[in-house]
Amino acid sequence: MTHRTRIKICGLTRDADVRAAVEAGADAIGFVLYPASPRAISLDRAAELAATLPPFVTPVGLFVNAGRDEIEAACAAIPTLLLQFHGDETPATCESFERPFIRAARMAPGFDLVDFALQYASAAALLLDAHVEGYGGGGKVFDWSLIPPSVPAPVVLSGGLNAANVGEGVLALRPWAVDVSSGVEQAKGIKDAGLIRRFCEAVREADARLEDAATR
Ligand SMILES: O=C(O)c1ccccc1NCC(=O)[C@H](O)[C@H](O)COP(=O)(O)O
Repeated sequence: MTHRTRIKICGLTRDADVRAAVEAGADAIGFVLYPASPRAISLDRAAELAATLPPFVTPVGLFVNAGRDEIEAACAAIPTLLLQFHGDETPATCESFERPFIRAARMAPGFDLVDFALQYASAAALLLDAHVEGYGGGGKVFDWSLIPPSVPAPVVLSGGLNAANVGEGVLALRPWAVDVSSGVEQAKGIKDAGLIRRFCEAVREADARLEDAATR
């Protein structure tokens, strides 16, 4: 079976960057709806950008301990929105919106990812990120050896990825998807089309190497 690592590009704020990510082959586009982030955009702006996405490219709304009304407003404004909870949201809170969600896990020594995955068993995927100040978007790689051999959930590898290291991550961990923000930026929220392209190419090259190895 051909393995195709899905790609999420996060923290987009500009139309041209959304176009560049879609053209480079991104499967999901993340909009930061966390006001404290330097990449934050309004819900209206996220809805505008989401409306430009072609079929089969998923808008992802990123929240950190947001109020219920805020999340419900986002779901109403962007019906196809995939929710990403990146704060301290409980399983019950994540499940209460009755739509698919990604749950972020902030990886650190001693963190029990298997137990976390069992707690958030209804998550569509677990996004494994570094444990950084400000909850996320830190551009920091966590120790991948902290990931147990078997995680009972689709894994999105995240945290400090870029075109230079993502291939190694795909080959070593074979994640369901990868996610990047800082590694494809000129500045926070300002993406670089060339970096996006090279990131996606690196993922495709790693997938091809996995496919080649599997068919030998
Ligand atoms: O992107 C942000 O500014 C952000 C702020 C607060 C919580 C989460 C945030 N981003 C979530 C993401 O999914 C990022 O892509 C992920 O943290 C990886 O970021 P990076 O290490 O910069 O690639």
